[in-house]
Amino acid sequence: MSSDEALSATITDWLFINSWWLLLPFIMLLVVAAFIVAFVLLLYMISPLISPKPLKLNGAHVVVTGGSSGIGKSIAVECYRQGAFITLVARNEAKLLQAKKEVEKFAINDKQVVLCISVDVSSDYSQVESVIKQAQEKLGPVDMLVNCAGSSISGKFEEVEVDRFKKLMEVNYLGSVYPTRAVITTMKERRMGRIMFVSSQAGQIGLFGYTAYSPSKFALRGLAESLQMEIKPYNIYVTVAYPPDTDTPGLAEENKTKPLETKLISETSGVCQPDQVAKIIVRDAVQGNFNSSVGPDGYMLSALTCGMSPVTSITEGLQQIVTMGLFRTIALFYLGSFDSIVRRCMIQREQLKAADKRE
Ligand SMILES: NC(=O)C1=CN([C@@H]2O[C@H](COP(=O)(O)OP(=O)(O)OC[C@H]3O[C@@H](n4cnc5c(N)ncnc54)[C@H](OP(=O)(O)O)[C@@H]3O)[C@@H](O)[C@H]2O)C=CC1
Ligand SMILES: CCCCCCCCCCCCCCCC(=O)[C@@H](N)CO
Repeated sequence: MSSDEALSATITDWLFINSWWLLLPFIMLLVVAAFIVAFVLLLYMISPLISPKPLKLNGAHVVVTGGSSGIGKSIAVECYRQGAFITLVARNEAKLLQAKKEVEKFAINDKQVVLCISVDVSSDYSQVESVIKQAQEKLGPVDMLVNCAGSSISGKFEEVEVDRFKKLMEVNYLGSVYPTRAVITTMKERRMGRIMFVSSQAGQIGLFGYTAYSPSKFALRGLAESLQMEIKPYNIYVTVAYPPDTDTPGLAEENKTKPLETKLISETSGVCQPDQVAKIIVRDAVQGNFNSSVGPDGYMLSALTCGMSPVTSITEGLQQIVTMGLFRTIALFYLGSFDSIVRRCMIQREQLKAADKRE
């Protein structure tokens, strides 16, 4: 007896049947079942990848907090150029009026309006709610909310005033929660809308000098992921933007107290212009992309830190799968160079101190 015959005999004995081909229907059933399971799995994998329908900015009402300066102002201009109605939100009225004039230069039709609202987005929810209501009465329901009001401070952990930790959390985190809370109910009723959070590359990695700032930007990611899961079935899409250093009045202010280490490390990803950053952010928000990054470093950081964040296109998902290991390898070199910057700065400071003492 050949070994094939022996095997067939064993199987037939074992199953109490006298011929193996009697098993064929079962094998076919198994194959069909496997196909069905694979198909369902594929559907599950693909379902979060279905891209949302782009938002039409022409005629839409866009609210931009922090719209009187820097990145926020450039975002307002970018939306206005595409035909949107704009509400600028910030505290300082003079700066708001100045920004309104600048934005209005980019009108594409004579119906467009720029509204200014002076409020502190971080202090009192009922105040924020009431100004958003006023804006909706004047310009209609909000189609897109851009949470860009924020501020930053850099300095060594023990040198940052304790109050600042709370202040930054209030402005950067609660200052994004409040306006979002004020628009979300209407968006859910209308089953449409976009919410954008302007985080930072320092909201993807913690860096020397950003112990007060980074956590307030990391917090936005947690908020965005949770919120996106809640509101996706209502056709509302969340975007988190992670810009690098951008040439704005805010950055100039921050640079006044920036430790050398922070400066040297941040130089890795260079300085961008606010218009360039705004174009990318607005494009991603219109498309409903969850993640918005600027430049090659920004791209690598986003792929590397995607974690369990939502995916908005098949290519994005595939790119993350393929590149993650490579980017982690590159990241190890960056981390090594950051460590060496910090060590060299420390040694230099100690030498200077020792020299001072000798004199
Ligand atoms: N510039 C950069 O390098 C980067 C910036 N970012 C982030 O982008 C956002 C904008 O930054 P940037 O353009 O540099 O900042 P700017 O300082 O130039 O502008 C900040 C804007 O926010 C407003 N604002 C600040 N605090 C409040 C508040 N409590 N209530 C209402 N409005 C407020 C300001 O107006 P007013 O003071 O009148 O209220 C101003 O309009 C920030 O969240 C920042 O963290 C992220 C990465 C890089
Ligand atoms: C594969 C791995 C790639 C790693 C690249 C790392 C690059 C690190 C650069 C971080 C720059 C932080 C800018 C913060 C800007 C900011 O938010 C403030 N300026 C606000 O005023």
